[in-house]
Amino acid sequence: MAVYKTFQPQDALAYAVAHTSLFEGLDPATLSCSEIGDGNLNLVFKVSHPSGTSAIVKQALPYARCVGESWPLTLDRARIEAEAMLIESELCPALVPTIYHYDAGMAVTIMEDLSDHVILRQAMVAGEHFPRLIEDMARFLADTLFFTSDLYLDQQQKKARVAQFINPELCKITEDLFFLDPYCDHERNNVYPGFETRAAALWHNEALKAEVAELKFRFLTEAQALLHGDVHAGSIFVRQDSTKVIDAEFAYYGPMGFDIGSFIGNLLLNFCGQWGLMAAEDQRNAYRSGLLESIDQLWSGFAERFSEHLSQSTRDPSLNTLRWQSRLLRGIWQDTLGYAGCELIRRTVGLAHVKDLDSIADEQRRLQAAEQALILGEALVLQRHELDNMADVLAMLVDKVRY
Ligand SMILES: Nc1ncnc2c1ncn2[C@@H]1O[C@H](COP(=O)(O)OP(=O)(O)O)[C@@H](O)[C@H]1O
Ligand SMILES: CSC[C@H]1O[C@H](OP(=O)(O)O)[C@H](O)[C@@H]1O
Repeated sequence: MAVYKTFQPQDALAYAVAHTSLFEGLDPATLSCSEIGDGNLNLVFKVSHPSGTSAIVKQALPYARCVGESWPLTLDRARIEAEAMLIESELCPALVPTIYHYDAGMAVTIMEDLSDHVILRQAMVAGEHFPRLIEDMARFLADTLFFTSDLYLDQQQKKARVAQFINPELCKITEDLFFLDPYCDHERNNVYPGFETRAAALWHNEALKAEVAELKFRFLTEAQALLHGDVHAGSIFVRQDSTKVIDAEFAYYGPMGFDIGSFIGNLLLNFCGQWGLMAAEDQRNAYRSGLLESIDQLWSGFAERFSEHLSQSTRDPSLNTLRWQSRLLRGIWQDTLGYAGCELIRRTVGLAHVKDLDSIADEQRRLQAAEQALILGEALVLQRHELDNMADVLAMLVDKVRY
């Protein structure tokens, strides 16, 4: 195994030339490389040739990029990310970039360059629509969650997978940022000026904190399936005819509803943000209705496909009972709502914000959009046991949100 060294662009270029056949026959002097990362944790280099041949070299730093060396972080996250993406690409080859090479020692993965796609967050902030996105994400979620669980895997194999994806440091980030910080006066929080009193209300909402404790405990203990672990709008690349899920370094065995809820939470963050992003009211209302339809289709697409897998591919006969399977799906639904609520709350007052809210230029509108995100987040967490179906959720949403 190679000895780790943090790459400069010329190192990433040389590494890509040495470890893939992509640039064979090309004069290395005609290749270029720049660091293009904009995420919170890692370096991302793009190596390219004028002919159009290119690759992405992603390298983990021994610390969190967004904070610096004062926040050390395991390099093992690069192994976890590459191995999780390889499993995802076996299950959903069209929905994950091709991995050309990975090296746990150098904490490097070389993968397909998706520069012909755009990051979903950017596109949604601009109010763009992607016709394939929801069907593709329903498929990605149903297939990765079902086929990595005890419903499908042999019990020895599943336990080996749980061990392979023990990811304590990255899980700790989620445990803190999702379930701890927003509910206390934590120094990591990032609260908009003028929003302090509203944020402080979370710290004293005992009913909410009890429900968040329940969701956190499930995140800590429910090893249901191999989660991607960070399905936010910055982890999805889109094109009109294609969807690709990246950045699986938070992968671990956890509750299925966490991935589904994280994604729905991000659609709802955009829904709230549009209050201040899209000026024309008619256009905004139409776009927001489309987002609600998408959430509806996402859950029904997921539930339909997951149910098909349950009936056709459940291997353990003792798990093959309709009565229990419908209870399982009900539990995933309730978790989905709860984790969607947590995502809305943590992205509004916690450390890691989103452009859907932060980029609203008008301060009053930004605070109003943030308020909507908290109201929806709280309602989803608190009411997740009473909201029986998506019609109930959408009715609650329309009732609570400012149009
Ligand atoms: N396969 C890829 N193709 C093109 N650009 C990529 C690719 N992977 C990452 N990027 C770019 O790098 C950015 C950060 O990548 P990401 O995997 O989210 O890093 P981090 O782990 O630091 O969050 C993305 O927003 C995107 O701009
Ligand atoms: C200090 S990590 C904060 C936040 O960032 C991660 O996302 P990404 O690296 O894709 O930007 C993850 O959502 C973490 O919660």
